[in-house]
Amino acid sequence: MAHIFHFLEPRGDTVAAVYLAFSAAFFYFNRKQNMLSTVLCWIAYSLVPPIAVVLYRLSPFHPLAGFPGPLLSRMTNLRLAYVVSTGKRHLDIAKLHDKYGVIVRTGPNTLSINSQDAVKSIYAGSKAMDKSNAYRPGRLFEGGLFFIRRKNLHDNQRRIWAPAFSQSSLHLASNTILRRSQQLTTHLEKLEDGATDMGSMIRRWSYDVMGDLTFGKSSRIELMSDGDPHGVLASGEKATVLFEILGEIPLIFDLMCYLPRACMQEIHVLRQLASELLAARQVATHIADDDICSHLLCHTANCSVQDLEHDVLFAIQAGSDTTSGVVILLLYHLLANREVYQTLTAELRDNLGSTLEEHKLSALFQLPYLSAVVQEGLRLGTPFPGLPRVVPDTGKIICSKFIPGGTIVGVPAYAQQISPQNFWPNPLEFNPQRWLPGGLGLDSVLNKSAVMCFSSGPFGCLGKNLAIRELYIVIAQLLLTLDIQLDTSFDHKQFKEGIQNMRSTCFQYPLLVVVQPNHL
Ligand code: HEM
Repeated sequence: MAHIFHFLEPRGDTVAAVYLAFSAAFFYFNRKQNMLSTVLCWIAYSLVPPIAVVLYRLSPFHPLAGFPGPLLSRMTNLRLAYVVSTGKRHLDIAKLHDKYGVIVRTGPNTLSINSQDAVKSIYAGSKAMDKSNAYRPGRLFEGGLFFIRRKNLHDNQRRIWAPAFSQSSLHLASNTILRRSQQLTTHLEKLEDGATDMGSMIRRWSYDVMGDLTFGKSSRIELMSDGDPHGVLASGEKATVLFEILGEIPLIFDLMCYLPRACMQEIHVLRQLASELLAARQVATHIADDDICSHLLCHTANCSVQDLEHDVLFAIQAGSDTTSGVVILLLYHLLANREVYQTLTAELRDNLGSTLEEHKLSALFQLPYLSAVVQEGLRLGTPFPGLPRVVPDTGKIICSKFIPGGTIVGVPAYAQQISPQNFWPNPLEFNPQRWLPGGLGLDSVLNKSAVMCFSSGPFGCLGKNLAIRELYIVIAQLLLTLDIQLDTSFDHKQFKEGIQNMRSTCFQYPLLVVVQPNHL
């Protein structure tokens, strides 16, 4: 039945309308009966379809009956939606694999496949599978690159985006990132003595960077200097979290747009900002600028206004949120591992002197220890689950098992990134040395392709090279300019326990640091 549902793609509002019509008709035709028995009958009839669905999902007739997984996951997607809402899905999935093996049924129609062999079949090349319903953002948004689920349609929109990440665009973007990173350190230097939440500063920095890269000179995003009076950061985070949780229960997602606007006010802030900035960018005359909008606006004939609005919203949110999450975790690891911090600072100083400038960027991108630090930061700093894709109608053999058409499958990125089979020894430990020649000794294991944080193939991250440059530049600028220490009150356990991932990495406990100018 789950497979029939996949093909019919029922919408939550349609299902709700049918249910309401049935209920109204039921009460109308039974209006002369005893009220209590009518209500009891109505409840009984209403329960028949969900009970039948659950029994089918648990039965040996379900196409995924042969795959192991928790009972609740086999019955309903609500378990997965709940786990997502805790922000600990990456840990939950890793534990399920430890218990059940390589393939686990994580939802009635969903399999998590913890194997590198599955990556090629699911994500890579021209045969990459389409995105699942988890990318259907209810009735709230339609259009835009990220939300297009069918590969052939998605390819067209991706062609429009791609030039924004060419070598020449990356070169100009690097200068913008440097300028914003210098603003960040100037801002931090001016702070009064005492502990500050570095995480919040990094979030603002990354939004300002993406504002510039998306809208060029017409960007009004200035969170580092103006603060965030309209709550753009919170809005972006809420929208992302909502998308991630409700993506597991798309029928309920469809109903969100019927809530009064006031209930959703907060998540509309970013949307409103994106459409205002797009309008401003459209009338601006610097179309020759090399910002993301300049590329998207060249194709307005092939793109609807909605596509454009969602594309720019996605650019500022996805471009800033992911990068800042990685930078915050990477900084934490550096501050918690003073030896690594000092080795990196020494490499930067020996090769670049005491300041970072535009003409030094190409040398910066060649530094081996910095590269190892960034790779290790990406490995441990992206606690992503598997990105869900749909097996084509004919089904597919993956890891020697036949997976029926319509099944939702994904390879859990974080489980791969901390697997002892891919990274050994101490896969949970932050140790950049593992990426350098000689690694961590003779029997050490380094499976570079197991770092899946940017995904790959036709839906993979377009901003990968840009994001890596951001990491190089901001880390170098921070370490060269400032001496940063964790505050004495900082609690490592609470920080680690407070890390949540719901596509956006959220931090429930602040990265409290003390910052001083670096006088070395
Ligand atoms: C460390 C930072 C980043 C990480 C870890 C990251 C990761 C990812 C991942 C995993 C995807 C695939 C999502 C999915 O299929 O559900 C993705 C898609 C995407 N990312 Fe990134 N990203 C980062 C930074 C950026 C930046 C700075 C940009 C710049 C705008 C960007 C632009 C995009 C775009 C446009 C897509 C959609 C590609 C498509 O659907 O064809 N990303 N990213």
